[in-house]
Amino acid sequence: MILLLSIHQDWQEKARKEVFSVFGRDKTPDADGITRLKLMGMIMNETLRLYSPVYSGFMRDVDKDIRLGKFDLPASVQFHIPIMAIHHDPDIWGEDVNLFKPERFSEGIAKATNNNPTAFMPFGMGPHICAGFNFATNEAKITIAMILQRFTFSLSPGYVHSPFPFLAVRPEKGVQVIINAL
Ligand code: HEM
Repeated sequence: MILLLSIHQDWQEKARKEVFSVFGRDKTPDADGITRLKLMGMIMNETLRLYSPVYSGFMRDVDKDIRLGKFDLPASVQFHIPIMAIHHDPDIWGEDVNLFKPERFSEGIAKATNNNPTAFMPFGMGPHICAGFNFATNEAKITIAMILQRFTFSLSPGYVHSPFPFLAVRPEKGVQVIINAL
C-alpha cells in the first residue's frame, strides 16, 4: 500500500482525508473507526488484487466425483486455484485490469468482479480461508492510518520496480520512499 500510495498521490490524499475525518490528527485508530475507513478498504483490496501476496494460489483435494461448473472433477484429483492469474483476468476485471483503480471496489466486490465475487480471493475461500484475515487487514489499516496521520510519502527516484515471488510477493530491491513530517 505504501508503494501504491506513493505513486498515486491523489489516493494518498483521499485516504488521509478519510483518516482525519474519522480519527482526526491525533487519535489512535480504534476498532470502531477502522470499520468506517471505506476508501482505505478499497485501496487495500486493489493492492491485494494487483500484488496478491499468496500469488501462487492454493490447492483443493476432490474427495468424490463432482461437477463444478463446466468441469467434471473425479475423486482424488488435486486442483490448483491460481490467485494472481484470476486477479489479472481481463474478462473479470476489464481491460484496465493492470491499472491501480481502487474505485472499482466502491460498490463492493460483486460489482468489481463483474458479478463473480469469488474471483477476489487474496485470503483464499471457504472453510480454510486464511485464519489471519481479520488480524492482517486490521493491522495494515491501523498502521497505514497512523502513518497517514503523521507523514506524507512519495517514491524515491532510486526506486526500481521489482516484484519478486518468494513465498509471498515482495519487492526484491525494496521500496524506497521519501517521507516528510506533516
Ligand atoms: C496479507 C496477509 C495474508 C494473506 C494475503 C494471506 C493469505 C492466505 C491464503 C490465500 C490462505 C489459503 C486459504 C485457503 O486455502 O482457502 C491462507 C491460509 C492461512 N493463513 Fe493467511 N494470509 C495472510 C496473513 C496471515 C496471518 C497474519 C496469519 C496468522 C496470524 C495467517 C494464518 C493463516 C492460516 C493459519 C492459514 C491456514 C488456514 C486453513 O488451512 O484452515 N495468515 N492465508
